Amino acid sequence: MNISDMSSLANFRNLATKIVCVGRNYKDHALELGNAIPMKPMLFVKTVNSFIVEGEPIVAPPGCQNLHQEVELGVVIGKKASKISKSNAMDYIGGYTVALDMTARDFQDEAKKAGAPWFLAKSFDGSCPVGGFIPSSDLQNPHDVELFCKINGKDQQRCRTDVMIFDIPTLLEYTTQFFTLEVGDVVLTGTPAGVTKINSGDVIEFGITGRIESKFLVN
Ligand SMILES: CC(=O)CC(=O)C(=O)O
Ligand SMILES: [Mg+2]
Repeated sequence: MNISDMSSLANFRNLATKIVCVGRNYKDHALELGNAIPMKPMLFVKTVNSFIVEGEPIVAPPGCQNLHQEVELGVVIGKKASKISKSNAMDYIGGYTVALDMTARDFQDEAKKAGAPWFLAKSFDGSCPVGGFIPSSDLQNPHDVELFCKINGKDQQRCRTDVMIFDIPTLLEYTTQFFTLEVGDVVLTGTPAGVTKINSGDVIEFGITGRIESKFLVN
């Protein structure tokens, strides 16, 4: 299977080997949680079991009391990428999506205090609800779109992607110096401000304004 089979989200999910996430890539979000602005991209990873699609519920991990949503632009890799450079990084992109980096904020706070990894806070099963797919040929400039996230019909996050701290070529160059990105892998590019506590029964709608939108229910 290759990138041309990705028009269906089910195929796209089957292709992914990992979801690479960038943290603190929007200044306003770093500040809202009292975090420092990073000098270089900050990376973590979600397993493929975190990937869910519309129709599957969002479920908090056991013991979590403070589940947050983080809407993020996702870059879907279309060509195996290892040690690539900024100058041609965009050639490795098959398309774009929008996803929620669901975060057990209480688990993350505990891990931060202990200097421990964020894995449980970020990569529990179903922690990455993924929306539609836009082929790269249909989106000329991913740095010029608006992300949105509504909770129970009310705007919670809304931000243009041109204010990312590290742009997409920089993120792909940096990431692939350390590990290979495979076809179908998703790179989530960080969330803007507006993360908040999600409750059972909430309806979360998110997407790229005028392009893709999806709806997930919280169990
Ligand atoms: C504090 C975080 O959880 C970082 C993160 O995921 C982000 O998108 O920023
Ligand atoms: Mg995030």
